[in-house]
Amino acid sequence: MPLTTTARLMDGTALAAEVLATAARDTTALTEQTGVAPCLATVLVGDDPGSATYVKMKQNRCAKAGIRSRHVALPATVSTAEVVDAVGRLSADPEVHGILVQHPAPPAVDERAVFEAIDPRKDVDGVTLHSYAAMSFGLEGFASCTPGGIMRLLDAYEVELAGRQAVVVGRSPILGKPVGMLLLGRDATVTYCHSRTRDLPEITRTADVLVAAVGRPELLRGGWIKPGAVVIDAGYNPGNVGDVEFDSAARRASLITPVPGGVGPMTIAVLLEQTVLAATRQLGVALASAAAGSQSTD
Ligand SMILES: Nc1nc2c(c(=O)[nH]1)N[C@@H](CN(C=O)c1ccc(C(=O)N[C@@H](CCC(=O)O)C(=O)O)cc1)CN2
Repeated sequence: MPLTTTARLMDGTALAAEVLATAARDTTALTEQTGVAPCLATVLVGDDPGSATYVKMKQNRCAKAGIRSRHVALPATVSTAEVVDAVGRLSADPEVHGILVQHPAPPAVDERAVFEAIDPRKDVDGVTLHSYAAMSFGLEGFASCTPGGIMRLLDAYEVELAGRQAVVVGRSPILGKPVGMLLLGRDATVTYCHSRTRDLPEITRTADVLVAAVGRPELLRGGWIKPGAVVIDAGYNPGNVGDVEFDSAARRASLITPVPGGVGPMTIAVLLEQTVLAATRQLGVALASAAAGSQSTD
């Protein structure tokens, strides 16, 4: 039977291409003005193939935009102190403008301690406590990339947020928690759901804007979605499967992000955009572009 999809797709691939094109133009302008190209340092601890793929994708995107990258690979057996030391050296290196530590670190490594070794001015991935606090208070800083990308998608599709019910399923430090804070900053009424939430479907059915950020393949079914809701699937499970059962959800939603091609590409686009912005600030120049002036997290 043919699928009847009623929801409009939110095209993250197309929006990311626009953001990346601006980042590339800004990189050219910055490099011409200062003689220095922005540089993103990537840190990968351990040998998780998925993480290695994401880091490679980030490096490839950097190369296409004219952003230099520096890579630090550390074995899974490394101690927290050694990773903190490596990140600390990148923080102190004036040639590095942005630092990305790929999540998750192996269980024996204290990821929070590692994140906190990132100089907040170089925290283009928005993972430090400083960035989280600044974002929560609507102050200048870098948003966590996936939440930042989600907000850009919502704005591009002119989704009204003020006064709407937003439900975030998931409370991870780099995805669920910060996206809820960004939605709150835009005057949505935010409910967080998590593994101890009772009657999850009853709560998700109240959502005008539903963000699935739980990391469980197709957990959220069509019947859990309020007719006409905006559904953001931030799941990145193996095999490119999201957290939302797409076909049934698309029959109820008004707008929905696909997986792949929705939130994922925006994560990397925001990372590059923030890297260029970090370099611009550190090099003490002003760029006229939209990206350089559009980093308000309020
Ligand atoms: N330090 C961080 N670690 C992690 C983050 C992050 O933002 N910072 N996010 C995720 C994984 N991630 C980036 O690291 C990521 C996931 C998915 C995609 C993406 O573009 N996916 C594509 C499909 C990919 C493919 O074709 O294979 C899509 O959805 O269209 C980008 C980045 C965890 N770790």
